[in-house]
Amino acid sequence: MLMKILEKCRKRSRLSKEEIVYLLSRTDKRQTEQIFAAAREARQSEFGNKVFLYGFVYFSTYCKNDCSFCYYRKDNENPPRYRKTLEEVVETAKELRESGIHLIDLTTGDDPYYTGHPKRLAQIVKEVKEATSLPVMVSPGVLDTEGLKLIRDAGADWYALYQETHRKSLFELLRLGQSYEERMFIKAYARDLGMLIEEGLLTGVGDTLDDRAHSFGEMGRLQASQLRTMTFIPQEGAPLEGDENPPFEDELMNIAVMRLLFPDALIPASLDVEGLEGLEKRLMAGANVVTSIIPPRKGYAGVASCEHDIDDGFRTVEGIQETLGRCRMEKATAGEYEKWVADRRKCRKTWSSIKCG
Ligand SMILES: C[S@@+](CC[C@H](N)C(=O)[O-])C[C@H]1O[C@@H](n2cnc3c(N)ncnc32)[C@H](O)[C@@H]1O
Ligand SMILES: C[C@H](CCN)[C@@H](N)C(=O)O
Ligand code: SF4
Repeated sequence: MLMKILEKCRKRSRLSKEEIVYLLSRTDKRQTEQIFAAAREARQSEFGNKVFLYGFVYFSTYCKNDCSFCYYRKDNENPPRYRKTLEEVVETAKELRESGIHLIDLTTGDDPYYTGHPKRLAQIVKEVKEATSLPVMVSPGVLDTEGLKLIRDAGADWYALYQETHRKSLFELLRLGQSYEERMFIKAYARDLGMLIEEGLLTGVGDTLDDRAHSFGEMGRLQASQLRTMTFIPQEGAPLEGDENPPFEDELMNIAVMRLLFPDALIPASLDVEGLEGLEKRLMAGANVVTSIIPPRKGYAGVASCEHDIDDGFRTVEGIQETLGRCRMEKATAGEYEKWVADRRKCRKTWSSIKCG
């Protein structure tokens, strides 16, 4: 059965949800390796051995929400709360550009200082864009339609807003008090404004195989251009604090199956889950973007891993080179990434590959 499904993937034929669930449910090492190898082959056919690198600038850690999985939830007194100045953000973006990254990811908590005053956010986007001439992703939480227009006109190429799950009952246990529909609407609105969308799934939070397969269908229907998945990391001071770390295997399988379903998508290997140690297995599962590259000793935090590997400089372009080499991958040129973004923004083609779910 597995070889039949992988052959269908090779031919870019449609998979049924049952076939997707079958892939996700494989645990036998030989079978999972066959799935990962097929995912690498699909990636190779679209991107060769090139990988894209994203600098991560978490410039405000204030948040008005109380997501049950998040360290930065408003009721948690543990996290460092800071707002970096415009000058600090621009300086950091320039330093990241010098280090060789392809995109600047400007992220905040859902901070009313910005979401309630989107001109402030647009100013940061504009100045980072002018200072670096790089593509910019913005992950500020939910913006209103006027706020989205402002950041798009200021030069934002991407809007990242993760649903975590497309099972509404689970969403309500994760994003407490937040609207499932609003979060989905505003992503589609940003897409129709001409921005690229990153959608994201949390795994290890009670999501079933069927939930994950259902989400892949929703991601395709949303026409998200970057599809991410991260394993839930229990946080000090947040619900589920005492939980064991869920296994990372589900995240790896999500990466591989998303690659098979969407060979031409950008799929992150986030340094934010396990730090540098987790990079190789995520690339070997079919990821092609290394995200959460953070300049050391500047007081910037990660999200799922607030400090891990940051001040040691392991989450830098230089720090990941040896791992890229082991995976026989290499950094794309700036032009290759910019061309990919421009082509996708222009055509925003619905997925050339398998329709699923
Ligand atoms: C992009 S960051 C902050 C942006 C913005 N505040 C928001 O919530 O959209 C938020 C994302 O990080 C991920 N995340 C947060 N806490 C996490 C944790 N403990 N483990 C794994 N992923 C986590 C979730 O996918 C969440 O959507
Ligand atoms: C979750 C963050 C991204 C937000 N757009 C970042 N820590 C990452 O893993 O790439
Ligand atoms: S995930 Fe975002 S919105 Fe939710 S608590 Fe964390 S920072 Fe706030």
